[in-house]
Amino acid sequence: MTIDEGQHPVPAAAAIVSNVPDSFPWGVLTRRHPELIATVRRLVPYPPAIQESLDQLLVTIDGTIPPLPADAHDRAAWQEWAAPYLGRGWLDVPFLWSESYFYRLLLEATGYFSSGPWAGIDPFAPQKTAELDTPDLARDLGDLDRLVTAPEQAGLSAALTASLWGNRADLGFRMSDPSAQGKDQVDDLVADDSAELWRLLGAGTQGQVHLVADNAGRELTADLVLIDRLLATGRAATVTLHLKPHPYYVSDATTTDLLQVLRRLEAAGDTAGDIADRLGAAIGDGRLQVRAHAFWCSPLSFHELPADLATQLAEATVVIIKGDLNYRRLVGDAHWDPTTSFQDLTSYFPAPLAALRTLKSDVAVGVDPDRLTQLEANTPGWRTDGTHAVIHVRS
Ligand SMILES: O=P(O)(O)OC[C@@]1(O)O[C@H](CO)[C@@H](O)[C@@H]1O
Repeated sequence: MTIDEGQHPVPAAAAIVSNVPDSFPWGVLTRRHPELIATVRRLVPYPPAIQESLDQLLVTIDGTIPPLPADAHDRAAWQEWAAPYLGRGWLDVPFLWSESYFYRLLLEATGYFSSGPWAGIDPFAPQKTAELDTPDLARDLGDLDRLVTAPEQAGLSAALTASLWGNRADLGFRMSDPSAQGKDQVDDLVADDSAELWRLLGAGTQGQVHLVADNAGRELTADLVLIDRLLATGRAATVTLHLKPHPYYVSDATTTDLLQVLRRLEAAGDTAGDIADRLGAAIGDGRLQVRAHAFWCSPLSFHELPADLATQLAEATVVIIKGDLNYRRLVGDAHWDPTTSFQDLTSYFPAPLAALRTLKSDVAVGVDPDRLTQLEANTPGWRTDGTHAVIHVRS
């Protein structure tokens, strides 16, 4: 992959593919995806025709990459994106692309885009819903009173930290490493530019904040608390929340998931209920806008932002970008030297940005050389086991 943005040329790096046995992407394609199909069938009682389609998908992912059916509504777009890869082995094409296409085929198999009775039924809904009932989430909600009554900057910083670590609550990640949630998070961030974020969003800024969401459930709950704090403190006059237009990467948040989290907050009452009321009012009067551009479910990196979305983002005081996949799409899913400058790699992005990511895949950039030496020596799994995190800001 070569990403050369003219003014800020950056080194080239090879795109990550999945054909190295026992590598992280190899595990995702050969283990996580079949497991995911099994989980979906266990949790949703699909009829024989859909079961057969899921069987077929299992066969397909052991073979070569097929086209979408001729009548798929988005066939033309995928034909273009898939042109270099159709008929090749899944493990031999860019990991970013193959994962995205797998999720598209899974929705096809379950009839999500059909005109039949399974249209619009989220195959991942049972997993997402279950997360709203966990003791972890109940504990998060119980802590909200302290967060809301804390001095302004302390409350904002706590909300930012919760939003960052909420990204550990990614269901796809937990499926492939069930012990991950039990591993301790390393609070000493691999990179922490949060001071720069708070400079961009200083007291009384009344900025226009965009938040590109990642997972539903616990992560989205924390993101909504952060949004509430930004609006309530006047750091943001408006927030635009970018959700997925349809289910994706197991637990990615859609508008349905947003409404479910708001209902969960409302049901919890007290401070959580007040937050739900304020956010509902903000949606009602336009201070919190919800958008779901088709690009967010495409297999493309953010270097290929469509013009309409780039124009929307360009108006932002800061764009907060959540999660591991968005980070891969932001810097390029490639074998970067981890000390490559995050600022240089993201200089093409149309607005100041803050990336909040727990590390759950091989990509690493913006790491201080001394810290890198220490990480490689002491914690070999730091790139993928979800225990480490970064807050990278480019102003
Ligand atoms: O984007 P998220 O929810 O933080 O993480 C998505 C994820 O689980 O999926 C990919 C591998 O399947 C990795 O990027 C990451 O581990």
